[in-house]
Amino acid sequence: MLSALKFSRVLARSTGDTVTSCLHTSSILLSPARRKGRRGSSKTSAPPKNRLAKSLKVTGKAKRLGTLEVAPKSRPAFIRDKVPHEGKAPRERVSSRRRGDSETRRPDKPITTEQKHFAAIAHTERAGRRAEAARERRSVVINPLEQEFDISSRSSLGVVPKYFSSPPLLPGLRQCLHELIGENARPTAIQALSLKHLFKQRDSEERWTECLLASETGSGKSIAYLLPLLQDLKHREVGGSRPSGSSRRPLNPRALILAPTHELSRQLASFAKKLSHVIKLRIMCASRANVPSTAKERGTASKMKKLMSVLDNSDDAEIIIRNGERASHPVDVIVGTPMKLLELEKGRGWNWEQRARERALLINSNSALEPDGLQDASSIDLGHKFWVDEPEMGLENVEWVIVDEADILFDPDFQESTRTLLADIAAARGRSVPVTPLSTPAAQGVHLKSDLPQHISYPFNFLLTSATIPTSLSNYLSACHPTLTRLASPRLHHLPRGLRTEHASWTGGNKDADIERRIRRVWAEDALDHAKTARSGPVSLSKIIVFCNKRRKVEELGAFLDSRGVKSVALTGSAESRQRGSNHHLDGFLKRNPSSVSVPSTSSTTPVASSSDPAVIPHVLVTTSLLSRGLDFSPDIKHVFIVDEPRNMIDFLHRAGRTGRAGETGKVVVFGRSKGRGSGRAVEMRKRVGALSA
Ligand SMILES: Nc1ncnc2c1ncn2[C@@H]1O[C@H](COP(=O)(O)OP(=O)(O)OP(=O)(O)O)[C@@H](O)[C@H]1O
Repeated sequence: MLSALKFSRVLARSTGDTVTSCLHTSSILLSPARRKGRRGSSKTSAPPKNRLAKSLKVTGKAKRLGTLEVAPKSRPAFIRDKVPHEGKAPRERVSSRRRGDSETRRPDKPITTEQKHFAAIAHTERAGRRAEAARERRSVVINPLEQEFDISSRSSLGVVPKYFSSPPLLPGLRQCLHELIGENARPTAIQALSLKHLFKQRDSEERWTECLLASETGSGKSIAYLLPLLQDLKHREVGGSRPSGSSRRPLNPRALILAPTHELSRQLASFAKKLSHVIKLRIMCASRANVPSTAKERGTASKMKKLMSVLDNSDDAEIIIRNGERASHPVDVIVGTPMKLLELEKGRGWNWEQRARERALLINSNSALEPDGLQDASSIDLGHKFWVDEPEMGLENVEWVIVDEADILFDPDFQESTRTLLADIAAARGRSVPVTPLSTPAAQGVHLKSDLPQHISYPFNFLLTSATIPTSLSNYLSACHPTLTRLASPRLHHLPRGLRTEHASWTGGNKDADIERRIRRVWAEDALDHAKTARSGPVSLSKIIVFCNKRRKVEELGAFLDSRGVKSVALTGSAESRQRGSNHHLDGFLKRNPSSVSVPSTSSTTPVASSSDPAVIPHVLVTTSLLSRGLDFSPDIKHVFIVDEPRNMIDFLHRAGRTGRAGETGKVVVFGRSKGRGSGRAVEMRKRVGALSA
């Protein structure tokens, strides 16, 4: 305001006008206290009586250009003689009441009855509006999840088995289970529900099970679906009802497990192997390597062939189909991403030409080569021919399909592949199921009833698992699988009980440095705990997962931490380490089962438990939501940092759920602004997180 006054004065000087035009403004600036004593002083010749007016006093050269007039303070003309402004009582009365000297401070003009009447009406109206707003605020129960989750799916447990012995598990399966989770382990809520509902003997192949298993992160959903699956496969094998489909392809699995990333596929396959090594079922991972399933980097057929043979010979390649070898490979369960499984079924490269055409069409339309957008994808000359490998997997024998992380595999990015694969399995087993493409709203994650295909009935057991049931998934299941059983744990859509949350504020300086400080604080606490418990040996420092939203941020933070002596693994979707198709880059972070813990070795590059120098051995994993799904991290990981606000609370639950698993404790640190711009978002986030912890 002061600058406005100065500006007016400058303007007055330059134009030779008076500065009267700005004086009403100056009157607004003056506080009631300063107005005191000047009431009624309307003489234009009177000297200015306040600092502001003094500063406006015309002196020297300016004096010749204009005069200074200080507006009367007691009666600013623009409000006083009119009907009071909506809801405001006459000013004089309010201010004199505030001063407590209503006797001495009478308004210059008495307030008319009409003014009082309007003021009273306005006051009543305003009070009514305020009360209404307060009522509304009270009635809106903050449910941060209602937009994203279908919370109606939660169900009470009822009477469920308390031990893994009822119904009886195969002795070999029970033995492996004990090896993995201990002899005294009891079923978690979702496992108890699985024991109750999924162990029923199948009387006929026409009655396939359709079920959704939903429970909070780290609550043992893998065991909940693996036990009924493995037990049924073994029973049928022993009972002689193992299917013998007509496929002459090398791989004829009886069950498929679908997962969204190759890291999760590998972990699940490895876990399933450990659970079935006594009952001798053959489990494979289809995640040969994370080579993009696009034609972008592909060249000629020979180049692709070479690439495949390199991958096939890598240590981790679990499906080994060397050049020319097409022998049958006995397998019971194959685990993989829908894209990899489709490649096995249809042949590697089956959709590369189509994708290349779509890409070319997009580029053409962006560069306005075809402004009317009528170009036909099939007419585009791609410049070279595409090569499609022989199909490797037959689907006739598939009796079980598990869709792990179902919410993501039925979301817009994955659903086309997922539904195509499911339809192909159904077709191979003699039932045609249309894969209706979903239109635009579904592509945004909202399935409209009209978009959804009719009731689908697959000719195999169909299990879905998820830690979250978004409304889009719930709508899809209601429309297409109305008879599907939904089993949900009571704590679905909540953070695990052992998980504490903390909100950390940015200092306003370098955010990377803030994160580093926080990491060091965690380690300082570890050292303190170590000292308190008077343990001998080196301090065991916590491992920490840091979630960011963008690839660039991951790389930048990883580089910063490395430069500060905090060795980290920075992992994004396109990271080179992922291309190798193994999980070695995550060794030291992923859960290791007792049998697989490596012996410390000086020559090994693999992190070992005994080493705790964070400048040498990565103790920090920086990544995006890519690794927030399903991976079972080591119980050493007690801290998750959420650096960027997640896309939604579903994302938050999955990120946070990488710690505090299987009843362990853990802490999630959510970074945000506590002051200034952006602090409102942090407050909102805090409320939402609070609701998840309830
Ligand atoms: N009944 C049990 N008792 C003790 N530990 C268990 C039990 N069931 C599973 N676990 C352990 O809990 C951990 C988490 O299991 P799992 O990965 O299956 O969880 P999840 O529910 O699938 O998690 P997410 O939603 O993140 O995928 C595993 O290490 C597993 O060995």
